[in-house]
Amino acid sequence: MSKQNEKFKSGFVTLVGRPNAGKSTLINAVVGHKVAITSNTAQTTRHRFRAILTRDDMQMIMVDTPGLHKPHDALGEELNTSAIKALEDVDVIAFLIDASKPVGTGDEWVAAQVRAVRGAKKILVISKADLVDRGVALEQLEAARALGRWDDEIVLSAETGFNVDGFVDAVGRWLPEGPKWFPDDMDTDQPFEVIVAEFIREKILRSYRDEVPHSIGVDAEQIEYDRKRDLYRIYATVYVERDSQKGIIIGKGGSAIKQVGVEARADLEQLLGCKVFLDLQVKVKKNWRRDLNQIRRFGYGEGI
Ligand SMILES: Nc1nc2c(ncn2[C@@H]2O[C@H](COP(=O)(O)OP(=O)(O)OP(=O)(O)O)[C@@H](O)[C@H]2O)c(=O)[nH]1
Repeated sequence: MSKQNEKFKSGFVTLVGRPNAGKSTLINAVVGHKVAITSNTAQTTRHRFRAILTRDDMQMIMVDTPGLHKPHDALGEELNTSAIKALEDVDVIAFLIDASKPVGTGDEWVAAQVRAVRGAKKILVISKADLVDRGVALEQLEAARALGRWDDEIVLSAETGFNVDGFVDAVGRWLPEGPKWFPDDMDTDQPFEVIVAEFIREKILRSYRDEVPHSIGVDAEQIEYDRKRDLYRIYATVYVERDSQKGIIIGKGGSAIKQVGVEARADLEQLLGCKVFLDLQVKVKKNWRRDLNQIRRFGYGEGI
């Protein structure tokens, strides 16, 4: 083994924080392009998700978690269990706090979970620095420091790219020496169908307001590649809980779902680098959120 190989570092970093703290956006900024979905709706991230950054000197595997919060229903509980589990056996925990929101009980609750983890190095990250003055960001840092013992701290903006490299360097400082687990060109370990379904779900979260987004599940049940035409055919179903929601998702004369399809297709074509045919169906599955088996069937929570 060469000297360089001996010094190669690798390991896992888990990003935690309240819903909307900016975890998925930071992962996308680190990887350099979109691998995780983001939106203004809290709890956008439902899967434990891995994204990989490989440099000459290290490979960091980022584990995105659903935002931690006090659970209200079975889905909420499942998301929390999944997020807390992601804290075990990682090398580094990055705890994100939104610079633009006062440190509150939600952050304290997450901090308590982080404090309970032994072994991992802990980095305090003040996110969304572009939204506030420098002074406010530093005050926020000061307030967040009190929430635990931190091995490192950083103020950044995933949106503008400010200090994103600094974040990667900070993680690199705390990763142990280790092998390259994944090939250089691999940047996510999510199954293809999950990424496709997530891209569609993102468009729905962004297109509709109120209660509907929380009640949807997307299943990309059939994905075929037509080699001759260099075209993907994707058949996906959007599940809602109630008939009324089905009407909203579909829209007048199918106009709303059509718009979702157009936007999702554009994103998927960019992801896949070729033309995409997208077939979207909307079906009602009553109370799927309350039924744990159903949640697992949609691939949420543990066991991914
Ligand atoms: N201005 C600004 N907005 C940001 C930044 N990072 C994230 N956001 C926005 O904040 C919102 C939430 O970001 P996400 O990355 O989805 O947050 P998350 O922590 O993954 O959220 P959950 O999946 O709900 O846990 C989105 O609207 C982002 O565009 C940032 O650095 N600056």
